[in-house]
Amino acid sequence: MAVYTEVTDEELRAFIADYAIGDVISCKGIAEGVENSNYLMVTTEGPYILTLYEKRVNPADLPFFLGLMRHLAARGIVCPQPVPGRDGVALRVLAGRPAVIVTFLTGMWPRRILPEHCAALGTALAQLHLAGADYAVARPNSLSLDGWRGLVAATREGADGVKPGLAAVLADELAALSALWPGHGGRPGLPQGIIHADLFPDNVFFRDGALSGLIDFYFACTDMLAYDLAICLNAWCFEADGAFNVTKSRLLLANYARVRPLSAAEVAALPLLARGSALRFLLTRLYDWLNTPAGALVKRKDPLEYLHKLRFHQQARGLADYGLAPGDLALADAP
Ligand SMILES: Nc1ncnc2c1ncn2[C@@H]1O[C@H](COP(=O)(O)OP(=O)(O)O)[C@@H](O)[C@H]1O
Ligand SMILES: N[C@@H](CCOP(=O)(O)O)C(=O)O
Repeated sequence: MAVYTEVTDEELRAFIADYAIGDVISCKGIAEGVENSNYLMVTTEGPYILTLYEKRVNPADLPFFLGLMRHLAARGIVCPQPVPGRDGVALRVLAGRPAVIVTFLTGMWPRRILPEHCAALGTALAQLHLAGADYAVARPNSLSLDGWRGLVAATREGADGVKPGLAAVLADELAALSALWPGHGGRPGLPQGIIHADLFPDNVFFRDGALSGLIDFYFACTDMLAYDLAICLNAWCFEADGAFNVTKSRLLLANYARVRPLSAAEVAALPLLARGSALRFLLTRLYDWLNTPAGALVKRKDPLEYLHKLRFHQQARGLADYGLAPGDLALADAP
C-alpha cells in the first residue's frame, strides 16, 4: 500500500471544507502504487482520488502535470482531471505535502496481460503522443542519462548486496548507453514530444474489454516518443517466466505505428531505447529497495526483474527478436 503520509480526520475535514464536492463518507489508503500517497475518497457526490505528492515529485513540476492532464482531456484522452477548490485552485497543501484531488476513473487495470491489451495500448500511446504535440510546456526527463548517472552513484554501495556484481553491471551499462544514446555527444536525435514515461499496466484501465483511460502522469516529460514505446515493451511484453512475447510486442508496435507512423531511425533504435528503459526502472527500483523508509506502507518492486529485461535487450540480435519483419510497421519515411 503506498501511503507515506497519514492524514488525520481533522486535517481531512479542514481540507475538504475548501471544496464544493460534498461531505466525506470514507477515505481509505489505496493498496497500489509506489510513488505517492493515494487515498480513495468517497463523498456524498461520488468517488475521488486524493493524492499527496512524495519523494520523486518536484513540487515545481506539479503545474506541468496538472496542466497536461487538462490538455490531454481536452483532446479526447481519458485521464483524471484535477478538481479545483472553491477558489479555483487545484494544487493545495495537506499534512504538509502538496496535494490534489482528481476525478475517479472507472475501469480496472489488467492483472493478466493479453495480446489485445497490447494492441489497444499501442493505439492509445500514439493518440497520447499526438494529443500532447501542442502542449506548450516542456519538462526535461529527469530520469534520463543524467538522472541514471546520479542513481548509479547513489546505489553503488548497496547494489552488490542485492546481487553480487550488480554495481559493475550498472556502471558498464551506463557507460555503454552514454556512448550510444540518441541526441547526445553529437549523435542525431529522434522525434521528441510529451511522453507518459511510466505507462505500466497498473496505469492503464480497461472496461468491458476496451481501454477506458490512463492515469499517473507524474513522470510525464519531454523526451523521445519512441522511448515511451520502449518503456511499454518492457512493462507489457515480458511474461511472468521472463520470456519476451513477440506477439504482444508486434501488436503494440504495429497498432502504435498505424496512428503515428514511426521513422526507420525510431524502429532501428528500439532495442537501444529498451536497454535505457530497463536501466531506468532497474535503477529506481534498486534505489527504492535500498532506501524505502521502514514504516512506509508500500510494496517495493523487484529491481532484478529489470536486470533480466536489460540482459534480453543487450543480447537482442535485431528487430526479429521484437516480432518485427520488414514491412510490418507503417513507416513515416517509407518511399
Ligand atoms: N484517477 C483515478 N481513478 C481511479 N483509480 C485511481 C486513480 N488514480 C489512482 N488510482 C488508483 O490508485 C493506484 C495508485 O495510483 P498511482 O497513480 O499509480 O500511484 P503512484 O503515483 O503512487 O504510483 C492505481 O493503481 C489505481 O488503482
Ligand atoms: N512503474 C514503476 C514504479 C512506479 O509505478 P506506479 O505506477 O506505481 O507509479 C516500476 O514498476 O518500477
